[in-house]
Amino acid sequence: MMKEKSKAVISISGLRHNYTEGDGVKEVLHGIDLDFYGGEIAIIMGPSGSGKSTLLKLIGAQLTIQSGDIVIDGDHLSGANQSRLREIRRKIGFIFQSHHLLDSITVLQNVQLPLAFDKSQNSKSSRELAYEALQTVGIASHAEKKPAHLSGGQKQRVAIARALIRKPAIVLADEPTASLDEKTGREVVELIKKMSKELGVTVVLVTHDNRILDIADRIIRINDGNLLV
Ligand SMILES: Nc1ncnc2c1ncn2[C@@H]1O[C@H](COP(=O)(O)OP(=O)(O)OP(=O)(O)O)[C@@H](O)[C@H]1O
Repeated sequence: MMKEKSKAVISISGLRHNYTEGDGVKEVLHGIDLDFYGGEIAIIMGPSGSGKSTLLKLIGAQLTIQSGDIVIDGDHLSGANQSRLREIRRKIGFIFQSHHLLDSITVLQNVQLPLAFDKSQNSKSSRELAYEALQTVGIASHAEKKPAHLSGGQKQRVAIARALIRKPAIVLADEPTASLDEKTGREVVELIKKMSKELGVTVVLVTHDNRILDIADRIIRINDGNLLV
């Protein structure tokens, strides 16, 4: 008998996506059906150009759904208006390859950013939360520095702290180890795994990096816009 699965936190059905190129239209996702469950770490692998980033952007409500649907925690992305999409995005933490930290403000302020429009926080409480998040990822001693003065691994830890500050149910990570050496990359994914398991966060991680596959509960392979099963 199949083990009973926990509830799907992300449910993708019949998802297709086209890009317009010159005069033509190119379909890059050809009808994806896929569920992600509470607290799991799923790694999406596939060759360059297979549609991984497009899929992640659609899940993160950063691209408009053209055909099919994605349901995030009960909310349908297809047909959702802008304010609904903003609310859905707030349930999601993002970790990018190039960490997207702002160099003009401190590490602590970068981690505070996702709380900027959160009416339940004031500047003192948001500073405290950001400081706690930096402690959790082990770099609170760098709180007042500018990101440019940190190593690649430390910057990625800041990005993890920032992704988790709103206690999201879902974290989407696009090539989080791409700019890191092997040892630092390993530390970063171990940290992502620890956070996921401690906080029950569903992590969807896109990578080319075979060395980190062991942290996954499930590996999903995509080729030329189709899932391989
Ligand atoms: N904005 C865009 N306009 C036109 N075509 C695009 C656009 N973004 C991506 N594509 C094309 O869609 C396909 C899928 O791209 P995508 O970035 O999703 O792949 P990927 O698997 O993430 O690749 P990589 O591993 O190289 O990042 C590719 O053929 C790419 O050239």
